Amino acid sequence: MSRSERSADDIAAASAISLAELPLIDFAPFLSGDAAARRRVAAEIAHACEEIGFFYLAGHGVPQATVDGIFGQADAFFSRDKADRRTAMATPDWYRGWIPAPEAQPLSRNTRMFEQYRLQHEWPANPRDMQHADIFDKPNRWPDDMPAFKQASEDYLAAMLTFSRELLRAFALGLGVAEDRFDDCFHQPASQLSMNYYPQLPMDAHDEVSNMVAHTDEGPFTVLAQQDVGGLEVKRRDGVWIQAPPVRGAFTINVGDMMMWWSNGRFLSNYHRVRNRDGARRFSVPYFANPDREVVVAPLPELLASAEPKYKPVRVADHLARFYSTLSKNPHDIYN
Ligand SMILES: O=C(O)CCC(=O)C(=O)O
Ligand SMILES: [Fe+2]
Repeated sequence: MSRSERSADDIAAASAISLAELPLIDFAPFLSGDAAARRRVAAEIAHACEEIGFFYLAGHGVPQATVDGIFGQADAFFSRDKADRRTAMATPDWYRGWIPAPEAQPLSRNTRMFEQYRLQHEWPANPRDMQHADIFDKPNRWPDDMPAFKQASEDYLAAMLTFSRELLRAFALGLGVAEDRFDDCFHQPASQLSMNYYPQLPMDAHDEVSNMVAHTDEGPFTVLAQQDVGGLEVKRRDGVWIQAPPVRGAFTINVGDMMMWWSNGRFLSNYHRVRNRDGARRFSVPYFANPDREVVVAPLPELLASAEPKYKPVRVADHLARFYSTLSKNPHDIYN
């Protein structure tokens, strides 16, 4: 799994952002424009996916109130006493809810200094994949006495479902395949939502210490909402780390492993990490878009006219189950 692959230059300091490197793209013309406008936006997205695998997206149509709503609830949940957070703790056989950080750990390049609250879409049981029912068919877990938390999470999940299906069409157009090429892969997507909470790194922590170590994401793409505290860093192709701070009103979007496989390597699933040195608590909300769990992801045949496939076919359920079983056996080591 790519989360465990690290190289020595992961610890180099990150330099400041340049929008030329992480472009800010306006999605509004894709949502409401004609075919030419849609192609133009898709081409901008494809360019960013080839160069660095990350971009900012404004004009995405998700109301700011929906984003603010989930951040408000994340703040409320992670501000609760540990005993209250613990009532919603994820367990290996029901892997939804709160995932704590390790209690005590030395500050090193393997430090994991963040907490999560993990949720999924709730779909009817999938008869084509009973094998993984435990992982995918359980309901979400909710904290006691926080009805607004459930409401804000469900609103956000619904908004992400609609938005991610649109974005998928832009990826398809950008790849030069039919715009609806992926539609059939996202009927009951095995996507995951996480609320992440990152305490500040101690001021005296060595440069090599991060909250979340360098990794790539497993699915096709991730839609990340950042609030106002930065800390996300992205690795450029030349190995230099650059900062990807929050841009108000825009999502930070990145290509994950499965989109890299579909595109036969044209789109880059890139390394990123989190280091919160901003002097404040940090919250982020990544939505990991995943296909239906019985989908087999392989380089698209349309893209192989004159190229050999660089990746083997992988079944979504098997790939995610491998990842989640590592998580649930060893929840403290998620990103190590
Ligand atoms: O919090 C962030 O900025 C990034 C989170 C992330 O990379 C992840 O959860 O996989
Ligand atoms: Fe990530």
